[in-house]
Amino acid sequence: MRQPLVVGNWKMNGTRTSARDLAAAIAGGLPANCPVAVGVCPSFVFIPAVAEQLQDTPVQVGAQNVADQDAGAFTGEVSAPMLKEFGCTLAIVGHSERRLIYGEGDALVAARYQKAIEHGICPLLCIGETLEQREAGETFAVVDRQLQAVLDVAGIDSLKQAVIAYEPVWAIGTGRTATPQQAQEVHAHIRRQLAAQGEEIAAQVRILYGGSVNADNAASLFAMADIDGGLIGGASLKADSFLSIVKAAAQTV
Ligand SMILES: O=C[C@H](O)COP(=O)(O)O
Repeated sequence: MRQPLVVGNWKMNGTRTSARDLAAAIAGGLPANCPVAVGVCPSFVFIPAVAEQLQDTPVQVGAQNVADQDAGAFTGEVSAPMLKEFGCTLAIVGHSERRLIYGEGDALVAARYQKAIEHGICPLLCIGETLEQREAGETFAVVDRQLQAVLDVAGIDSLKQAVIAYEPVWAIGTGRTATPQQAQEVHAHIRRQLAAQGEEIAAQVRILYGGSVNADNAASLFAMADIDGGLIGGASLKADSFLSIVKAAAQTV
């Protein structure tokens, strides 16, 4: 049984005060004994305030990226040891906005993932195809390549400490969600590919869906056999909608 996980990716939004308030509202609104694991990923600079707010709550704090190095002359980067010092237990790696806007390739994503693993931070590895790639029938080939690039570096066993997030680029921030069937088809494919390398790991790794998940469509997505929760962008910026999504995940348990 895989425990559902719902993570809010706040992207480059908010202020120190609004981030702290949102964290408090989420923690305060979770049902008692919530069966869903919950995390939030604020901007780096808000991590200390959010982590402080979430102390003694079950809500995990994550970063939106992590450096591929531990320390040194790497301007603009934040390392896994630094994140750990501020209580981060999660880090998104390979988000499509990093890949497409900032040119992060598979090798860099794999190195970032590897550093998170080395330091006991759970990487949320994002993979997913663009609209052009989907229309060219390349969806499976793209996610296979993105995933294998990481496994070649970190090994299949690293998935015991990691989470995969399938995020079709065409569904991110567009309001155009993948149908539950479209998402399930890719999630099942990912799990099948992993099973060829390690059946037990494939069965236990969580695969989240991300891309325009909201309070209205979450339940039908989370009802699919291989969707184990969500990585939520826009709808994670309002406590009510994020909590409704967490509730939808709880109903699958
Ligand atoms: O990391 C989250 C994804 O990019 C999804 O964003 P979205 O829910 O705003 O489409």
